Amino acid sequence: MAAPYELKWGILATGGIAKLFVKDLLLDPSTRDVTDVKHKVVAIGSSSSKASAEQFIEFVEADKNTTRAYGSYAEVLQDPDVQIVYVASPQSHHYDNVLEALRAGKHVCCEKPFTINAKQTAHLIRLARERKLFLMEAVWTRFFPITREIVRLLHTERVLGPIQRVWGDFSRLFDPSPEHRLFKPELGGGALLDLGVYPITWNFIALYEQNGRKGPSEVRGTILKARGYDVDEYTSVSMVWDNGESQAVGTASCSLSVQTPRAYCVAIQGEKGDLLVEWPPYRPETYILQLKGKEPVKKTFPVPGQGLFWEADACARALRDGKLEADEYTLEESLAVMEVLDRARETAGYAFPGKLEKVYSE
Ligand SMILES: NC(=O)C1=CN([C@@H]2O[C@H](COP(=O)(O)OP(=O)(O)OC[C@H]3O[C@@H](n4cnc5c(N)ncnc54)[C@H](OP(=O)(O)O)[C@@H]3O)[C@@H](O)[C@H]2O)C=CC1
Ligand SMILES: O=C1OC[C@@H](O)[C@H](O)[C@H]1O
Repeated sequence: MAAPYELKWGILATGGIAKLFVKDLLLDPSTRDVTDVKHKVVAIGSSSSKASAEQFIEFVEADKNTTRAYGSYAEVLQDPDVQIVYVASPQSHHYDNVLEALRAGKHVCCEKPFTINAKQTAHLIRLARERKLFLMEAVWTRFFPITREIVRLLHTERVLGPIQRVWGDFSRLFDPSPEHRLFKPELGGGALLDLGVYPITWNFIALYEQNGRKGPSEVRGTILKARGYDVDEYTSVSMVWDNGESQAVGTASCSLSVQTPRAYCVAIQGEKGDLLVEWPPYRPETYILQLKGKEPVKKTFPVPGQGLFWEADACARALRDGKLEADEYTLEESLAVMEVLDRARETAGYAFPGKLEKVYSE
């Protein structure tokens, strides 16, 4: 058997998701039945201080002898050992951080949402293609075995027949705090870009393929700011998916002020029945297939860890195979998702502080 392909990672930021991601990178891949790729974390960068990167290494229990701690992102980008960079800063910083990484010649896996707006994403895609570097938006849900199975059922087996309607919600009650990034407009906070990305992702999983790999033809957003913070708090996005050959409607909602009912958080409805996904929409384990006239079938796919390793494995396989994007989630689809987020904000009359929306000339 061939030796597994090893991918060497540099990490930008030392916050919550970076900790979970690196812990997953450090797991032995055989615990998830993976033997063809493996990961090595070689550098951690903190924009705050070297001490913060050192504490991170301690916290995730990485090897102190082989993992370098840096007090800036630039040093990670200059480290010749780093092949790919994981960007885990707040979304307000993704555009700048990814641009710098690509300009330094590094492949990039960037946390969701890719950027603040679609023009920024389009710029990153152009640059990555120009420099022949791998680029991916880290929408981890896309890479779960359960998601691959749902994609197969919907689009290869076409168990639901033509899909007519999709509904998804991700709502979670957060205590409002001026200190939390979700309540800070200057960090791209609010429900839509943080939580809404997931029900929109489920709409894309169900409808993008059927719509000829194009985003929705109409998008409308409604937004309510309720607790005095200048970020979207209750948000709904309605989509029409009409390409002249197939028609469907989709809804994606999210909130920082109520919880999604726990029974299910995604419903995909077709002519032959429904497929429901149980909570949570970002880390799914169970679906229920209810075909018309048949008993419901419930299937669970336990996640052996946090589940962030599957997107990392996809990066490793793509690079091993000389690909510059992941088959499971292409850059064109990421861009189409960003266009939905833009359109939802535009139609709802909701904007971020002007400087977040910047787009550099090439
Ligand atoms: N896939 C998933 O399930 C999840 C994805 N996310 C996404 O990951 C990103 C980070 O989220 P999360 O880890 O929860 O955020 P945290 O607030 O926990 O951490 C963000 C980190 O970014 C760095 N940073 C750089 N500039 C700033 C700044 N101006 N203000 C605050 N932090 C800054 C800091 O690290 P340092 O000081 O070391 O540079 C900080 O620790 C977001 O884009 C979010 O949408 C978040 C949670 C889950
Ligand atoms: O991406 C995410 O998924 C899980 C949520 O709790 C978190 O706020 C969000 O950033």
